[in-house]
Amino acid sequence: MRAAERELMARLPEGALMQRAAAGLAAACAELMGRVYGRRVVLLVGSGDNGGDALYAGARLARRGAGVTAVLLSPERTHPGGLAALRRAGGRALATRQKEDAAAVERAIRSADLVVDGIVGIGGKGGLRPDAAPLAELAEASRAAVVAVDLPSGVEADTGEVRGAAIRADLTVTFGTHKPGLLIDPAREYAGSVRLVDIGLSLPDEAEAEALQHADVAALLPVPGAESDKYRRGVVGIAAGSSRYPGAAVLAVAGALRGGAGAVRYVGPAGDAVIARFPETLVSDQGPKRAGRVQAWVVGPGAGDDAQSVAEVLAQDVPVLVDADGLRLADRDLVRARKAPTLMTPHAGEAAALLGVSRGSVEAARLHSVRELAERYGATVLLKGSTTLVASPGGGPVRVNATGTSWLATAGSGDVLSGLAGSLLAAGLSALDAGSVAAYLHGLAGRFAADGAPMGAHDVSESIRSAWRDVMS
Ligand SMILES: NC(=O)C1=CN([C@@H]2O[C@H](COP(=O)(O)OP(=O)(O)OC[C@H]3O[C@@H](n4cnc5c(N)ncnc54)[C@H](OP(=O)(O)O)[C@@H]3O)[C@@H](O)[C@H]2O)[C@@H](O)CC1
Ligand SMILES: Nc1ncnc2c1ncn2[C@@H]1O[C@H](COP(=O)(O)OP(=O)(O)O)[C@@H](O)[C@H]1O
Ligand SMILES: [K+]
Repeated sequence: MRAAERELMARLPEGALMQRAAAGLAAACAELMGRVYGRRVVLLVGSGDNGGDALYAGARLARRGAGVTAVLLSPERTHPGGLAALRRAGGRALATRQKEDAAAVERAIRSADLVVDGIVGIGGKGGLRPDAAPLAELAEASRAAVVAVDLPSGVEADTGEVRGAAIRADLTVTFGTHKPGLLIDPAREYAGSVRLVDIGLSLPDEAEAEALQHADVAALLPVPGAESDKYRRGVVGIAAGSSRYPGAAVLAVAGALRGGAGAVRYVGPAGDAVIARFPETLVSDQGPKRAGRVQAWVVGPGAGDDAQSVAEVLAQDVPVLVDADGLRLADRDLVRARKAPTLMTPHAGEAAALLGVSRGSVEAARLHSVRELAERYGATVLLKGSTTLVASPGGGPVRVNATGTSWLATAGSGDVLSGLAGSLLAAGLSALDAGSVAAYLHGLAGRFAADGAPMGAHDVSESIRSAWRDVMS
């Protein structure tokens, strides 16, 4: 953002970029309020350009008849042009540090229709400072809608971490491009819905993070052609389930059958349960080594302590997805030494165990954790949870999945995901694409299956086909 802004600012008249930002911000505020005339708007204004954006947008709203009050965190360092514009438009300013203004600030926020958070944007570090934190509390307690400028103040733009107090917004109006903090939890939850305003920046080719959209996924989904047969479409091997957890095998196969491979081969002790539900599965109990040819393996869901199957699968020179119990049983040096791609799919608890840290610290720093795991194992890692991330070893953009729903937090839905992703691997997608496309379809299938009511993991598997059609339509 900084580099792209510098490049564009050098070519534009002074202040032009901020005017574009402010115009987009004011339009979004007006749309949210329905009408502007007579509305009470409070601007929370920090000492940087983020506050400048808020002031210029406030001036635009004041000119259309809104009553606009700016709350200045540091009056002597407020953006001078922005403040002058607001005053010219008839807005007024209060200062948080002035004792005589304190009651007026509280009153203004409590009775506002709209609070605009211009405390801090991409220039912020750490949670809100002690002078700013009480404003976040007041805004949250007020019945006003809260619009964050560029980012909810107090969240980390680059990582999605939240290290202290932060603004909770209903809408975030962001400029130029999405920042990782708007896509990755926990910060994402503070942003509300996000609207992107184009201010004409040319962005670098490679992003820190990318979120696939329908068209991207449609271009990656494997579709059989006239020359296809079941072997050319890919055979996926599923080494999962145990006498204790036969259901994990059934669910992984359920996901795999809807993932685009031409055949699903099941290896393990739950063959009878699998065949009873899915007669099209090729079943064997001879172990992965003697299973016959497959183009990709899934190992681990419900596998208990079957370390031998994990080792046999990892020894094969085809793409391998390691999930659940398999993650605990996989030898790190063996994974690192593999030449074919490895895709690991831990949830936060499993990732924490592999990294030797607490679950909470993985959830607080998802981006860091997924990159760290990918580095340590030399593998592609898909970190599941409220925000699913997929990172490649050796860096590059991290894929962020935006389709999920918390209804997916149901036992066995991870097994469906691993089967689905394994099937896409067998069909020839790279580990990064297979993981992120599977997460995308799985999230969408979860939404379709739940449709606002609780569901089981098998419901998710049955909705994968609707998700696929939705992406292709
Ligand atoms: N450049 C452009 O052309 C365009 C830029 N645009 C806009 O500018 C924004 C970036 O502006 P920026 O660089 O001025 O930084 P900004 O986010 O306002 O923060 C700096 C201030 O925050 C303070 N502060 C820091 N941490 C804090 C905390 N935890 N809690 C409280 N305060 C904290 C820090 O204080 P200091 O450390 O100096 O005491 C400093 O005063 C960007 O997000 C976008 O909105 C758009 O208009 C498009 C065109
Ligand atoms: N709060 C949430 N929001 C969105 N998706 C979630 C949430 N919690 C879990 N999920 C998704 O649900 C699935 C659960 O997988 P997992 O934890 O492996 O469960 P299981 O081992 O029971 O199959 C993952 O795809 C994960 O991303
Ligand atoms: K902000």
